[in-house]
Amino acid sequence: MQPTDDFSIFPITTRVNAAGRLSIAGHDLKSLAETYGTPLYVYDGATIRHQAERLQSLFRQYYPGEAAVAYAVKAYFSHALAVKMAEMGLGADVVSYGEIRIAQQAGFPAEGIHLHGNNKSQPELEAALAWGVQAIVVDSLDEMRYLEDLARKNQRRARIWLRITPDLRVNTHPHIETSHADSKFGLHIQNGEAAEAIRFCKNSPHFHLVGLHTHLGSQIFQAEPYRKAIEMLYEVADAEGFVPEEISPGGGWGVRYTEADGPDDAEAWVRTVSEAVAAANHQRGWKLPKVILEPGRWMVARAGVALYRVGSQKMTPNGTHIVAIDGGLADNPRVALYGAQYTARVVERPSDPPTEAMRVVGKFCESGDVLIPHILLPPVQRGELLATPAAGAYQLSMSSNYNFAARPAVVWLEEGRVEVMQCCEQPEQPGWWVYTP
Ligand SMILES: Cc1ncc(COP(=O)(O)O)c(C=O)c1O
Ligand SMILES: N[C@@H](CCCC[NH3+])C(=O)O
Repeated sequence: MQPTDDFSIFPITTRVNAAGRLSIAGHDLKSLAETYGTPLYVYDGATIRHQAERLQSLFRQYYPGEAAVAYAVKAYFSHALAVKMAEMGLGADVVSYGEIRIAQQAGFPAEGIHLHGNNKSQPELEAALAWGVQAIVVDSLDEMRYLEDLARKNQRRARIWLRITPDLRVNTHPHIETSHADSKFGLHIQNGEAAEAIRFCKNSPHFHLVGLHTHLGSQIFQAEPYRKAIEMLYEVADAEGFVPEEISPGGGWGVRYTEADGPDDAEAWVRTVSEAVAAANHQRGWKLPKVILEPGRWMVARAGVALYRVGSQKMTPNGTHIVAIDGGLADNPRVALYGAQYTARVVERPSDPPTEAMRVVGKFCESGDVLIPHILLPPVQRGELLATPAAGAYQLSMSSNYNFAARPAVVWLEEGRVEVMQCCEQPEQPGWWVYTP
């Protein structure tokens, strides 16, 4: 039975308040759900700042050179969040025209922006060229030639990194592994593309080849593949006589979704990356490069909590107790996509003993719309609220309006203050939601 007083996967400001209900940053979650409707996503500002400061302080501890953190905005982005992330001194990893525009409008400095993507469009590349971003991250030989042509036509010298695929396996879900030999991402080492790209870019008058990048995958808890990948990047650079000024081993560090998940502190990640880069340069007598990490999930997952209201319940002939909530697949496709595991608490009675086995399902017209296949919770009634922690990454950003569901409202919580980051129009008539993009 899970301990009822363990809130370690919830935001750092989570408490049980005097009324016995869950609160975050001092805000009663039941009151928030009543004010803003459900499903409701809440983000705890203190948790995001804590994550950013943790990475920055680990770099100060372990890396003797310059280092920076760029938030991989695909994890969750909106104008309001972008402004806050820019204010925290973070850079941004963007992958589309929309993300470029939001980052630009929110005030991110161009020097902290990397444009990624395995098939960047002309408008995306030209926007990045015009903005003068830290790096356009070249993903293929084909794109390299296309970008060189665009840079020449636009009379710009593109500052570029090469995304190198080390053909390494990492231990995560196959759908979110990116560095294996069959990956659609990056310039592979094995087939000579990485070396060819370095040779070409070093000599192109339209490129300033600044650095090398790799991204191994997502929800990774082992630091050693990062060391191995960095060594491989240096081997290929060395063989081509290229001394990188910047090195980015991407993002990917994992987070805890349930109490059963191991610790997710980023110390092993930052220490291993720092040691590997320092050692590779020391061995060659090269000057230390700037190191840039690109965490997405790790920055925002723990800060986010999804609140749902319980509706119908039933017992199947197989004896499964089904509890349906008013969200699911449309706001969180991760369970259907990756078999992701979640947990939940009853907002009104988070400390009650979890005595009943149930399956928490969504309200959408798919049998795969299951949020939690098996969980022990206290008995719940129609109208009560479930809070799902670790909901801050890749849920809203991958959400849909399937069945014409509205996107949920999103609020940012500080002690004594609630800021609406995204609002959901109230139903025009019961049972109908209006979709507002
Ligand atoms: C190039 C790149 N950098 C960073 C990230 C962020 O990954 P994560 O959210 O796992 O930190 C991704 C997404 O997987 C990515 O493709
Ligand atoms: N969307 C994935 C992560 C992919 C990261 C982007 N390449 C998830 O929810 O776990």
